[in-house]
Amino acid sequence: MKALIPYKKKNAKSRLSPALTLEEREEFVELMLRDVISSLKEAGIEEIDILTTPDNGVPKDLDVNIVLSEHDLNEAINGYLEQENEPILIIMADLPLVRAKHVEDIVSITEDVVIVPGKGGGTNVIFIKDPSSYQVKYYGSSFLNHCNIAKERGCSVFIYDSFMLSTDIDEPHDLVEIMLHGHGNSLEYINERFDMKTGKARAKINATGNA
Ligand SMILES: Nc1nc2c(ncn2[C@@H]2O[C@H](COP(=O)(O)OP(=O)(O)OP(=O)(O)O)[C@@H](O)[C@H]2O)c(=O)[nH]1
Ligand SMILES: C[C@H](OP(=O)(O)O)C(=O)O
Repeated sequence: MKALIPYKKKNAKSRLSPALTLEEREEFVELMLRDVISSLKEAGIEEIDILTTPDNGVPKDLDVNIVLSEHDLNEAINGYLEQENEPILIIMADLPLVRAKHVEDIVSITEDVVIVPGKGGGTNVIFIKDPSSYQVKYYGSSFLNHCNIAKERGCSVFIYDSFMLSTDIDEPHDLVEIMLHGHGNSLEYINERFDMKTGKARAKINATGNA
């Protein structure tokens, strides 16, 4: 099996603009990518493909394969899946809360397709046993799309329910989850820039202006 991480650095994470500048977002997305790769490696995943755009900026020190595509996310991934004949774990780069144990659990599940929902209807991880018989359809409520595609193709499905893996870092309020549950490069980066406001209400990030 292999892992595939779709990755776009240029103007990454535009929804985080209220909290981070363009330069910070481009730095931060790379640190989240590093944390995802560390957890995959710790789980014993040896082959990792990063699917990215030609202006990618994937750091040279990562022990990964770079696959380039100019197509949009769905077309790029579907083009990749068509060529593959071994199980593929597609994991997004904005999941810094992922740990090796999650990956080990997911790849040991026997159903044809394992889907890890993201909050609000996204798909944060999908493990596809037979990639040539499946297609992805991200954006919108991609979780429902992916369940329906599996059904249409007669694939059995397991929904992997995990708070940490449902937490993709899309919007400023997601950053507090890194402060609460994160580790590694992304936690260090966020702790340099924010502290946590708590009170009767839930925890929130608060810019410190230190970085
Ligand atoms: N190869 C490739 N990866 C992409 C592309 N767009 C997004 N991704 C990756 O797909 C995953 C989920 O993307 P989003 O959460 O929408 O990330 P984003 O596009 O940087 O964020 P927003 O600008 O806030 O929508 C992340 O791992 C991104 O790096 C793309 O056009 N090509
Ligand atoms: C790619 C997209 O990610 P989100 O917009 O939820 O971050 C999805 O999961 O369909």
